[in-house]
Amino acid sequence: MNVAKIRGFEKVTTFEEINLPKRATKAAAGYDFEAASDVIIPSIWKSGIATALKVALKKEEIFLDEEMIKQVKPVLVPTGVKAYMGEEEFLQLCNRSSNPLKNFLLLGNGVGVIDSDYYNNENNEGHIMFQFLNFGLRDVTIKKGERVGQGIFLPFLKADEDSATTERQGGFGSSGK
Ligand SMILES: O=c1ccn([C@H]2C[C@H](O)[C@@H](COP(=O)(O)OP(=O)(O)OP(=O)(O)O)O2)c(=O)[nH]1
Ligand SMILES: [Mg+2]
Repeated sequence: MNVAKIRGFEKVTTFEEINLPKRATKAAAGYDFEAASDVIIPSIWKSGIATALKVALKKEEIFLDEEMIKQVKPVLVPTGVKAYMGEEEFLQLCNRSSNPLKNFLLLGNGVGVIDSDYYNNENNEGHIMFQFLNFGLRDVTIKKGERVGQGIFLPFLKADEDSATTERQGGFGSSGK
């Protein structure tokens, strides 16, 4: 008998051998996501910005080129997972509590918001990724299969005056500037 699918996780078709997120304990709010591949998160202090700041502190002239500035962008860690949910629900991506303490890893956007219309979007199938900044002094390597973060299904409320009717056209940043 087909049970109606209300919310859950599926593997993104272009990935193999992905463990779908699961809760670590019966009372856990978050579904733990694993990295779908090995990813190196470079230390932000190795970036051109840090060099520029060091030089600037010596009161020498420094020109911040685009390459230097780009190096401080968060690194996307793929999960190979997509999530489906109700139209008035979202999946909130949160860091693992141990990441800042043990790995110096912060989510670049603080908290990720996975909208229900991200699922199976034509741009990336709704592939969920965690964006990490490494504020430690050494690069951090996340290994495939390592738990990187968690997702919590939540309802969201709408305001009385709400005229949002635009259909999503893609993934990250697709809602424009
Ligand atoms: O940490 C994140 C944040 C978002 N997303 C995915 C799910 C989300 O539905 C989609 C779009 O994210 P967001 O809504 O933040 O982007 P946007 O609204 O299209 O752009 P912006 O928020 O920058 O206006 O990207 C992730 O996979 N990881
Ligand atoms: Mg958005």
